[in-house]
Amino acid sequence: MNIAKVIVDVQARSINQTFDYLIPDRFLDVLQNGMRVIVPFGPRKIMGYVVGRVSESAYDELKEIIDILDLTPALTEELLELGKWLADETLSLYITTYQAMLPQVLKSQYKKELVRLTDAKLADDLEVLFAGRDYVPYEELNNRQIRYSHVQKAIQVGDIMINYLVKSKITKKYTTIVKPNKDAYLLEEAIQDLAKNAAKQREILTFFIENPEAIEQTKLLKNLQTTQQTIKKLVDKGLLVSTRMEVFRNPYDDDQVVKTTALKLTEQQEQAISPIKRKIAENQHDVFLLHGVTGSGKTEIYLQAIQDVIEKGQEAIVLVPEISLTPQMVHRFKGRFGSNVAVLHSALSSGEKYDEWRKVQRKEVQVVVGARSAVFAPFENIGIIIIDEEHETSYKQEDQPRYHARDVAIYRGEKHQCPVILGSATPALESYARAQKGVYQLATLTKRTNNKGMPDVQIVDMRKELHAGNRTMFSRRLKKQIEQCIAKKEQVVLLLNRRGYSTFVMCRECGHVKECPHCDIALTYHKNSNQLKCHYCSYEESVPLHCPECNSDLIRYFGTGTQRVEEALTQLIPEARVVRMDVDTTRRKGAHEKLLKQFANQEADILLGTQMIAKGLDFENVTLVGVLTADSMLHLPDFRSSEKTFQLLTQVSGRAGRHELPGEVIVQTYTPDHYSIELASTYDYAQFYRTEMNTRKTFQYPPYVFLALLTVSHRNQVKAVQTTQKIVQLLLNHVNDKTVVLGPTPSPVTRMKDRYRYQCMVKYKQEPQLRNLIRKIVQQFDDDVRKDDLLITVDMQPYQLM
Ligand SMILES: Nc1ncnc2c1ncn2[C@@H]1O[C@H](COP(=O)(O)OP(=O)(O)OP(=O)(O)O)[C@@H](O)[C@H]1O
Ligand SMILES: [Zn+2]
Ligand SMILES: [Zn+2]
Repeated sequence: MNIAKVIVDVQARSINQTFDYLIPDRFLDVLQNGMRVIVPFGPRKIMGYVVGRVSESAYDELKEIIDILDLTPALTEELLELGKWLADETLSLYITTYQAMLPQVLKSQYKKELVRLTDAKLADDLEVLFAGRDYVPYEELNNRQIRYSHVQKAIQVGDIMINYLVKSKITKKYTTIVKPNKDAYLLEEAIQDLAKNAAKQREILTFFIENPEAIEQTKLLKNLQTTQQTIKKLVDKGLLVSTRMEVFRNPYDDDQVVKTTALKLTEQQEQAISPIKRKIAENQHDVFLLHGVTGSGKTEIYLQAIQDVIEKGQEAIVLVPEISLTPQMVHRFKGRFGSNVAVLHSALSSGEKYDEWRKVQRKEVQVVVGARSAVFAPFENIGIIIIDEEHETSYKQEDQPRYHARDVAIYRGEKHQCPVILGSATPALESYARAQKGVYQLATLTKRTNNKGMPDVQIVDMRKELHAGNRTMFSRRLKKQIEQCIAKKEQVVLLLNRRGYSTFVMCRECGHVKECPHCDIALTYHKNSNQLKCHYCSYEESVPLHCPECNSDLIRYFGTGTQRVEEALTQLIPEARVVRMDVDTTRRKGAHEKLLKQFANQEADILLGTQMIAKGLDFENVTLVGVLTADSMLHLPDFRSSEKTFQLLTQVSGRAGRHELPGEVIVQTYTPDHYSIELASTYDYAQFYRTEMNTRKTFQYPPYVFLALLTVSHRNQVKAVQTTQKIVQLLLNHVNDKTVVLGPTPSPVTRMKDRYRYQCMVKYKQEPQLRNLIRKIVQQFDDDVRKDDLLITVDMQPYQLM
């Protein structure tokens, strides 16, 4: 027998097993591991991934595979194995990790469909609908306005409504290409043989003797002013071939990219790159932590290391945080490697993303630059993996599977025996600690490539501004510097640190804050729609005219959105031309690029934005960086808040004075004495590391311990607390006595979407069995999960404690 082992698309907690399916004869030669298939599952048809083939099964009456969805396996053998490892690491399902590795369009999408029961007696209108068919799409039923009761009575909708996979929504485009079918000398001979009046044919052949490469038929027709018939004549004679080829959408305007060549490295760069080059040459795995101040030329090191990899015929994966995946960053890679680069990030349409992914799958490129999930790029001969800004928390996925791209990169680096580079001006504490221990190799760049010092940082105490009667959000110093800067025709970057900040509505009379009725969180004011919205459950209501508590009409908006800053800024300095970059202004496709171009062309004086402007940008004319609210993150319930503040301030300071002109940074804060702000102003990473490590040690946080966070949620508060309590107890029964189990504690957002949320935190140093233990414990609540809508999520090494 020919049997395929299939991981099916069923999201049940306890199902991580494979299912056996018969391979019909017609698929015997084509079916390969890693292909997506459609299989029957109970009454439904669902998608699955083939993970193996066997000749015997423990089950009889196996069902057959219905269809194959891929010509080339969507997942390589390596990725199939990686998915299993990742599922074990993150306590998720194989199916979840497999789906996470693929572009959206390849994930299963189901459509409802009705199946005719063999012995069902159908109502007349249904009979018509089913005429000659075994199943019909559910929409057709709706279109015909057939009464639901009919459907139910006749064919028992509840039992037989199935989910059917829409093969895929990819709209592939094809083009016809033409190329010579014979060597040049044979074409010349053929020209001799042509009839005298076949001038066009002669011209085409001559063209191909000079340009033997394939060309799109449309281009050929246009260039040579010829007709399809003429080409066809040559094809019929066997002189040319004409084939169809998949065309890829190209989201980047390659003509815009300026070609660059390798720069002569500085001495520090040389020292940093040479051990990496050695590992590449010797096909050896190692992890390098490249700690280089902003503007020290880390990217140039990546580019030259990749050059080596390409020359060896191998492939490179480069991860950059989503928000720094700016056109500028992309251009740097395209500028060096041209069309040998695929780019994967969320701003692309799903079709574009698929095309870029296909280039990787078909090995048409050797370099992929992308956000987190690009770490799963289906290359098979990887020579280097690079993670830029490795400290960025966006490398951790906050949804199942809750993985960190760094861990996956290192896992793949070991498999492929290639180096992994983690680059940052402010490495994550975890990474730096590993480098200190010798687990990672540390390479340091202390100098900027322009040989200038780091820009000078001034801290402004906003409490003093208030005392001096300045009630605006701009300190006098910042205002003066901006004005001077503009007068000198230089440019300014202004950061509004918005995380933990939002614009909420408060009654000035009684202090009442409008909260979401379903979540424990203040509603956020959206100016454009004049609505209040909840960011957790998307609940919406219009802004009240009167306070619901005291009926006063003194409703006021608090918090500082970029829009308000922009208004205040143009009031304060009317001559300033401002470009605002935030989620609102960059939502539309290409908007990001347009705004940055505007700024680069010096059509604006000030670039005002949120976190998204802090990284990766490199503008010659920027000499002043202002941070409006340095401390807004410090008060979040997050043990990493100091680290994040330090990182952000360092990153944004690095935007100034990167070229000839010297830079200056002004940091406004209400807590000028906080070590994360003070030490960022002197660029003292080493001191910050020591101070922060002490804090982490005292309070027992990573990297001194590992964390596991279990969150239980239920509509009934008592049930949520009790379940958490049970979990805590079960954990305590089995962990060793050095391990700490905390809880039940209410989650920082205790109620979300009408569900109460409680958590249990495990702090441990050595618990080799912890994952198994947690899996078993969670399984004990399977019944409640299935029948009582209980939800338990597990996050190993959490970054968000919400
Ligand atoms: N060896 C070199 N010689 C001359 N210029 C260089 C050299 N290496 C890099 N540069 C230039 O120095 C500038 C800063 O380099 P790069 O952007 O690579 O630094 P980085 O460390 O990646 O910075 P950041 O972390 O701030 O993004 C760039 O304009 C780059 O072209
Ligand atoms: Zn809500
Ligand atoms: Zn009130």
